Amino acid sequence: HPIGIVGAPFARGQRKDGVEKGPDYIRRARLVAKLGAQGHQVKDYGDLKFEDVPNDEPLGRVKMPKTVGSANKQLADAVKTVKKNGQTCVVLGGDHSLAIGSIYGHAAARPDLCVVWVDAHADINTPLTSPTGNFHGQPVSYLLRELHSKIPVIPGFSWIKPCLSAQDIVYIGLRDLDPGEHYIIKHLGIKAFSMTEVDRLGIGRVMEEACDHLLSKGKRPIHLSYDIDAIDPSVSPATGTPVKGGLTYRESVYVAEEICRTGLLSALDVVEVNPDRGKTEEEVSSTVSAAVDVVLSCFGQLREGFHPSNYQLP
Ligand SMILES: N[C@@H](CCCCC(O)O)C(=O)O
Ligand SMILES: [Mn+2]
Ligand SMILES: [Mn+2]
Ligand SMILES: [Mn+2]
Repeated sequence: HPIGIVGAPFARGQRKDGVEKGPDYIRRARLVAKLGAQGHQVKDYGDLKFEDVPNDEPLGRVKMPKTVGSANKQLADAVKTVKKNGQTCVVLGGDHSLAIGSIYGHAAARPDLCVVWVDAHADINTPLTSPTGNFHGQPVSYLLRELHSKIPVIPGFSWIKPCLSAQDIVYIGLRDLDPGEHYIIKHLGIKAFSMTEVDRLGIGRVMEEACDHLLSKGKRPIHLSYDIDAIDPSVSPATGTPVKGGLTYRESVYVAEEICRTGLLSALDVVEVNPDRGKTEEEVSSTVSAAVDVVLSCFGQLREGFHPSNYQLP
């Protein structure tokens, strides 16, 4: 499939500067050229322009709701366009609040989609369970039908209707959840592979069970929402909410290789790369490089190697 890339330089879902630079750093690592070298047709739609909405008063602890809502509406429209153009959509973040718009816009084109959420965090706090009020810890709660009655009216969010059911999402990499999130996951019976399951089963079985769960009733488009903080901080430290004990580099690539192998990847978010959170240049480049390798592995890069179909041994 051809690929459509959308830059989403957005930081208002949390409070650490720098995550808006994610798209720029990932592009500077030559992602587009590398995807082209893998034989893909790539259209780079450039970066969305996000403006702060004036008079954007907090709602309780929830910060800048209109700005977050407006950015996600803009992203939803962009993702829908990319899907209508028949491309696999790649959203470069930006913080994880962007998944609201990315998944909403994707579902508008492909209502039968399912979600693989790779993250140290569940990002399923409601505005009332959130300990911080940061939207990047809440996106999933706005998307789930089962939580609709638990979401208060939020200025700037009136356009969102839930588009997912609890059985349509699987988590991989969890290791830092708030009580409300753990309660929701248990009570809604959401399939979740925390780092305990990754250790117990191994990433191979985790991916097998995750895909079996989501594809049990047949093939459907996959939305992979990849938070770079799923990967261990020894590999990807330049991020806003690092948590130790994460996916190894190998596991992070294996997840992508297996999603690629389904042939069902329809949209990918790569979020929370924050160059300003790297203590050294090396920490930044290691984080950006991990993000690029996740994308390349989603689109066919394999550790076993590759040769063009027309290769002739000299
Ligand atoms: N659960 C925390 C941390 C969220 C982290 C968001 C993203 O990095 O997954 C919160 O709700 O503020
Ligand atoms: Mn292709
Ligand atoms: Mn996270
Ligand atoms: Mn996240």
